[in-house]
Amino acid sequence: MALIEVAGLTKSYGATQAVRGVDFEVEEGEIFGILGPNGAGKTTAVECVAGIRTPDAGRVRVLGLDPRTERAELRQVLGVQLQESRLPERLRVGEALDLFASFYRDPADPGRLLHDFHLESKRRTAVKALSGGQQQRLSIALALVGNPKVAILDELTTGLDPRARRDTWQVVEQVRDRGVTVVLVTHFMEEAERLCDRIALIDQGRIAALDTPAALISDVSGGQRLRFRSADAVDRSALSALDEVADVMVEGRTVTVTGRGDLAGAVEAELARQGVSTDGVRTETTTLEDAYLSLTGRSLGGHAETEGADA
Ligand SMILES: Nc1ncnc2c1ncn2[C@@H]1O[C@H](COP(=O)(O)OP(=O)(O)OP(=O)(O)O)[C@@H](O)[C@H]1O
Repeated sequence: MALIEVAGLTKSYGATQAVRGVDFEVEEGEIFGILGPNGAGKTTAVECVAGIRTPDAGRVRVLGLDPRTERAELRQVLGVQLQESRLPERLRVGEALDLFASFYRDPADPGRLLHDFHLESKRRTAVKALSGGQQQRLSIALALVGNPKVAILDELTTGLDPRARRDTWQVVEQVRDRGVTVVLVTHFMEEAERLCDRIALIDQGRIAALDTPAALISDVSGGQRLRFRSADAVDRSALSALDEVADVMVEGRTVTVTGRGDLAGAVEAELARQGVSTDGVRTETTTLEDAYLSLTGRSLGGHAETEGADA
């Protein structure tokens, strides 16, 4: 069942067309990723879903509710953790959870959330004194305090170091395991690949592709990439003719082969038949970055970012 339905969503800021006719549906129980570089229109799209912005055109429904006209009802079923959500700095962690819980008809137990998000010892700590990873865990806990059916998490690991980022990924998986449907906005391809059941690749306000991570990678790049060096002449057309092979590139002595299935087995057998010796056939992993580049001609960028606070 689709919990979120978005059709023909369009939103401009003056002359900037941030979202240009976006369609997607989010199914119950999945982690749905919206992946694209900075400025692609991700935040604008989810802010329209959350009823924070009014679309210029298009239809949005969240559990059947129209975010424009049924915002109060929507708040009871949708948890939102948006970029740069600022809390008063002197507010303590426990107070923040109690305050947010008071907004909801059927809130979660704040003590239980503190326990689940490893913040019990920080109950009396001011929000401003938390590390980056702790602040992110608190912001996810606050998005869940209303016991929502759907949670929108926007760029939740930006600014975290790799360890804090991995810890946060575990938390997101726990959220899904509680039965909450998650919309995850990110520009980190590792994050999307690791967490998401399906991903919309967004480029300049449009969806370039929407599928499972495995299908996106396999459809676009052929799925697997092998590389070897050889001083012998390779019969390229015989390699290309193999069922498993999608493409063969030869640059000097380096040969790169993309394809599917038992690609390594098929290529090594063919090289043996040709009597070609190599320095060893290496399998390289193709990624969502390859898929994004091949679809849009642009890089996702940002995946080397490691600055920021500790966990
Ligand atoms: N309030 C605003 N006023 C004017 N332009 C805006 C506003 N918010 C976003 N934009 C522009 O709309 C485009 C899409 O921005 P948006 O924030 O939705 O993208 P994004 O993919 O979420 O990127 P980021 O991760 O950097 O937030 C960008 O060109 C941005 O500069």
